[in-house]
Amino acid sequence: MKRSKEKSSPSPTFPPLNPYSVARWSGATDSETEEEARLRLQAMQDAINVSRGIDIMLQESKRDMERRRKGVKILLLGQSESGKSSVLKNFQLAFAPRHFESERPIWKIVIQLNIIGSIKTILEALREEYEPNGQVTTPIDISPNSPLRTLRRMTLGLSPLFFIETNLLKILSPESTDSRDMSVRAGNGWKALLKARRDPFASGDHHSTRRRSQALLGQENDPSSVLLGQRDDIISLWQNPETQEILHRRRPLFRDQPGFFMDDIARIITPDYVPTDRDIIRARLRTTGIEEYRFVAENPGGLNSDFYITDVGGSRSQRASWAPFFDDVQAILFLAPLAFNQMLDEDRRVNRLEDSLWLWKDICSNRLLQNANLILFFNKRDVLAATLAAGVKVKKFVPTYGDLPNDVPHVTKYFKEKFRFSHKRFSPDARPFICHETSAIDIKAMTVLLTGVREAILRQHLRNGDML
Ligand SMILES: Nc1nc2c(ncn2[C@@H]2O[C@H](COP(=O)(O)OP(=O)(O)OP(=O)(O)O)[C@@H](O)[C@H]2O)c(=O)[nH]1
Ligand SMILES: [Mg+2]
Repeated sequence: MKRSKEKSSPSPTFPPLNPYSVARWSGATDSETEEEARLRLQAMQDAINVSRGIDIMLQESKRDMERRRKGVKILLLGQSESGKSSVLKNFQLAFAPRHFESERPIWKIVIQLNIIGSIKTILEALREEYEPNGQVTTPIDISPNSPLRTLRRMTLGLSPLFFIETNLLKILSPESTDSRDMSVRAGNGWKALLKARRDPFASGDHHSTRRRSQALLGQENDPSSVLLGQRDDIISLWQNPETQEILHRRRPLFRDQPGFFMDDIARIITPDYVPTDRDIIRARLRTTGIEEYRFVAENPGGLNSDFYITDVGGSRSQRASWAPFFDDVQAILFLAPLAFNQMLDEDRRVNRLEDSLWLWKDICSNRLLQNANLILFFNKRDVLAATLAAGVKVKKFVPTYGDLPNDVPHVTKYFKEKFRFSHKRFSPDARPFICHETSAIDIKAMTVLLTGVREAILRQHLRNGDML
């Protein structure tokens, strides 16, 4: 039967019931005094305001969810120290410069902690040299001009620094006891501490950056003045040829450690030091947990849709928490440094490159990610170049490399083929193999690359109709 478009008979209409205008709904009683009525109406008005507030919040969160649904989701994956957070910083520098700027004072503190960590490593190496096998020499047995006496004097002078380090870690990174292994838990950590404060020094000049880091910490926990007080000693300790020789022998990889700033201490330990962009990218802070950053589109709609980048902790114990983020993601940026001569921190028996390849296989074969774009970054190209230039032979660590030339193009090509093979063999459906050789500390090159990568992901997203 065909349905009539017109209503067959008008239904009876009633005036809308306003509960507050009717005595029995409003809670008014016959015996109500004027004051009681005023209070009752006030309570009603408060309830209406709360309800409106909730409505607005719900609408906003619905709008946010809709924007998020239409936005591009990018996940940064890779083992610990592969450079995920460094790539994120490059994204922020390129696409959220104001946010990047607002975090400059925080990075100053991280850089100072990185320096304190390096000083500890130097003092440990010297102690091993001058007091081998943990023997402790009593002061009376130490001759006046001996290096051990100098070491004792310096350790004493620097001890307030280690006290501040302990305090700082309690505030910023309660789960770490050593700045060489400090991490911040994503989401509720120290950045929130700073952001929660209203910033009285927002002008962005150098003095304000200094005052802001002091405002965050309080004078007693700010390492700046102790570092300044010990500046000459720290510089002469570092520049001493004997220190260099001992470190070369006892800590051969010291210079290659992330967060290495010792060559820059004369520049950094100054009253008005403000970290440069490059310092910030080079600062080391381990990620624990998972954090999503939203990059708001300048021109919502077109190609400029919002995008969301999720940064994760890469150590083995962190990897189980990645999976819940897989089903909603358009692109994975997978970081794989060609660190053929290094071992994982969390398991010194496992070669880093081998671990990256296993992880890559897992990601390629994961069915939840079968529609995601996989983009591989062979990161730390500069480190690879320096390692090869120092004469380290790939063959020694990867026997199958054989007698191929020990240079960057051949080494990269060799490992690229391994990653390409796994990608083809383990992807559930065929998809293009995309890879780039990167150095996350090369900001200019990264900006160009990330702009292109972002655009390619957005275009793909548009083609797939995900934004509709
Ligand atoms: N020389 C050099 N250093 C890099 C490069 N990429 C990252 N780094 C440094 O390596 C260290 C580790 O980088 P992160 O970005 O913190 O590593 P991550 O993958 O986030 O590590 P987790 O948070 O532990 O998972 C930092 O000190 C970076 O500055 C690079 O291409 N070259
Ligand atoms: Mg990280």
